[in-house]
Amino acid sequence: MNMVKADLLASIRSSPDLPSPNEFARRVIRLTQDDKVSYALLEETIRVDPAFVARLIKLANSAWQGSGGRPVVSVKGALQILGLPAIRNLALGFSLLSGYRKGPCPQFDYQGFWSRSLALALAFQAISSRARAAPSDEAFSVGLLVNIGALALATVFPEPYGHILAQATLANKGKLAELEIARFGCHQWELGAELLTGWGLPKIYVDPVCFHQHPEADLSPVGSRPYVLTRGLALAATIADLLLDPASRTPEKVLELYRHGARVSLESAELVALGKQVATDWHEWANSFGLRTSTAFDFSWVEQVAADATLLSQSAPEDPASLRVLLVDDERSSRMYLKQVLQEAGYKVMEAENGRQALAAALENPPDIVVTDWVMPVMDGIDMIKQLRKTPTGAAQYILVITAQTDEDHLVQAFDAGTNDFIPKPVTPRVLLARLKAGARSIHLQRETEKNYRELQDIAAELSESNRRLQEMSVTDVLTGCPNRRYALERLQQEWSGSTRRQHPLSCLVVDIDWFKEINDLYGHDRGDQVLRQVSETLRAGVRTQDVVCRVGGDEFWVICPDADRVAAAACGQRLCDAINKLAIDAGDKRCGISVGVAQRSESMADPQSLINAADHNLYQAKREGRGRVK
Ligand SMILES: Nc1nc2c(ncn2[C@@H]2O[C@H](COP(=O)(O)OP(=O)(O)OP(=O)(O)O)[C@@H](O)[C@H]2O)c(=O)[nH]1
Repeated sequence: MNMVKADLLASIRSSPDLPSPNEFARRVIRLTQDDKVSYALLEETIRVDPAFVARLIKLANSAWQGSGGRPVVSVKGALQILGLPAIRNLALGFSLLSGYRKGPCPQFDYQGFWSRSLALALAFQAISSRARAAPSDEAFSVGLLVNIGALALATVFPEPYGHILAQATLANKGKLAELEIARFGCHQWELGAELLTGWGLPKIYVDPVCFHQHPEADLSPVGSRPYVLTRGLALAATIADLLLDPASRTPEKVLELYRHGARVSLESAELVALGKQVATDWHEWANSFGLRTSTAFDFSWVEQVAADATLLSQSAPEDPASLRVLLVDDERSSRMYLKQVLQEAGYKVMEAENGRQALAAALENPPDIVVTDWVMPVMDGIDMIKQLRKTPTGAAQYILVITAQTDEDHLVQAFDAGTNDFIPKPVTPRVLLARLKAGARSIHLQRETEKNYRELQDIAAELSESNRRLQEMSVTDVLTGCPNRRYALERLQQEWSGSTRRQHPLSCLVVDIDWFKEINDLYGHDRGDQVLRQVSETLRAGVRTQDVVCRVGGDEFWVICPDADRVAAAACGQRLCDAINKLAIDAGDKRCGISVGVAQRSESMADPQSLINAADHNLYQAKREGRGRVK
C-alpha cells in the first residue's frame, strides 16, 4: 500500500469544503443510535427540516417499504414503518447528498458520484446482511463513503484532479488509480481509508475501503469477517458498475461478479435476486433524493451471459503478436517469402527445412500454429503431422498443410493425419493470412475456454469451502459456539442408533438455568448473554470428552452422554451444578444456578424424543423442588 502523504492529508483535513454530515444529520444520527430514544423526541427533531420530513413520508409510502396500502401522513407513522436504522441512513445520505450536489471541479460528475455511492451503499447493505458480516446501517454508511477520497480530491484540488479525470474515465479505474498515485502519491481509496480513520470508522470497515479494488492484496483468512467485508464491498462495487454504466456490461464483468459472489457464498440465483432488489431500492432512494439514475437494468441478463459460456470465450480479439508460427518448407525462397508475409502481419516465425527438423523444433519450443509443406525430403509433412499429434503439446497445436493436390483423396488423407486446415498452392498472402486468422481465433477460443474452466474450478472450490462454513454455521449456536438444537437432534438420533446396535447405555441431561429471566430483567440482555456464554463454557469444561453439550434454545442445554447409565449421568449433572454454583452468578437477591433432569434410555422408550421427554419431566421436578438440583 502507498502511504498517504502527511501534507496531502493535512490540506484535505483542514479544508472547510471537506464533505461531512451537517448538524441536523449529526443530531438525527446521534438520536437514532440510542435504542431507547423516544419517538416523540425524534419526531420533534425531524420536524425542524420540512424537506427531510417530505422525503421520509414519501419513502414510508413507497411500495418498497410495503406500508400495506394505507397512506402514511405523519412523521410518527413514517418512523414506525421505517425503523431507526433506515432513518439514520436517510439522515446521513440526505445531508451528504443534498450538501455536495455541485462542486468546483467541472470534470467531476457530482450527481453521478452520489448516484453510484447510493447504489454501492444499498448493495453493500444487502450483501453484508446476507453474509451476516455487518449491521445493515453500518454497511450502508461504509458503502456510501467508500469513494469519498475521490470527492475529497475533486473538492480540495479541483484543477489537478480535473486534469487527471480528463485523462482517464471513471470506467477505467486502473488507469485513474495510476494517475492519482503519480500526482498525489496515493490512490483515492487509500486516501478515503485515511479520511474515514480520522472520522472514527473502525479498522474492520476502513480496510475493505482501502482494498476492495484489489481484494487479493487483503490477506485476511478465507471466510473471516474482514475477508468477507472486503470481498463484499468489491461485489457491491461490481453491482454498482453494472447498474450505472452500460459499458461495463460485458462477459468479463459477469465473471468478476461471480468471482466476488463466490467469495461471500452467493450463488448465481442469489446474486441475481440480490442485484434485482438493489436495483429496485436504488431507484426508490435515488428518486427520494432527487438523483438521476440510468435506465432500468435487468439483472436476469447476468444469468443469460453466464449460461452462454461461449460468450465468455469470445471476449478478446486474436492478437497475432502473441502467436508463434512454425514454418516448414524445404524450398528456401518460398520459406523466405511466407516468413516475410507472416512477420509483416505480426506473427513470430520459427523455421524448419523438413519434417524431422520441424518435429525437433516443435518439441523443444512448441509453436501455436504449424504451417507445413506436404512434399519434403527426409520426412514429409503428413508423417510429421502424425508424429506431432501423438505428443501432448502437438495435440493442441493448430496445423495447416500447404498442398498442390486439393482433390478429395488428398484432402481426406491430410485431415486423417490430423491437420486442421489446408492452403492450396500457389499460396497467396491473402488466403494464408485469412486461414491463419481462423486458426488464431480457434486457439484463442480454446485458451479462453481453458481459462474459464480453471476459473470455474476455482469458483467451485471456493463455493464448496463456503458451503462447508455455512453448514458449520447452521449447526452452531452463534452466541455460545455450542452445537445448536438441529445438531443436538441429529446427534441424539445417531447415538440412539449406536446404543441400540452395541447394546450400550445412553443418557441425557436437560439443563435449565435458574432465575435467568431475573438477570435479563435486572441487569440487561448483554449481561444475560454473558451469563449464557459463561454457563456454556463451564458445562463444556465439566463433561467427559465423549459427552456433547448443546444449546437447544433460550437458557436450556442438553448434555448427550453416550455409554453412561443413569447413575453416571446424574453424577455428571451434580458436578455441573457444583461448577456453576462456584461461578457465584448473582440474580438479584437470588443465586443463579442450574436445574438438571436426567434420563437413561430404556426398553420402553420408542425414540430419542421419549428420552428427552423423560429428562424434561425430571427437570420439571427439580424446578418444583426448589431449583439448583439434579433429578
Ligand atoms: N440474554 C438473553 N436472554 C435470552 C436469550 N434467549 C432467551 N432469553 C431469555 O431467557 C429467559 C428464559 O426464561 P425462563 O427460563 O422462563 O426464565 P428463568 O428465570 O430461568 O425461570 P426458571 O427456569 O423457572 O428459573 C426469557 O426471559 C428469554 O427472554 C438470549 O439469547 N439471551
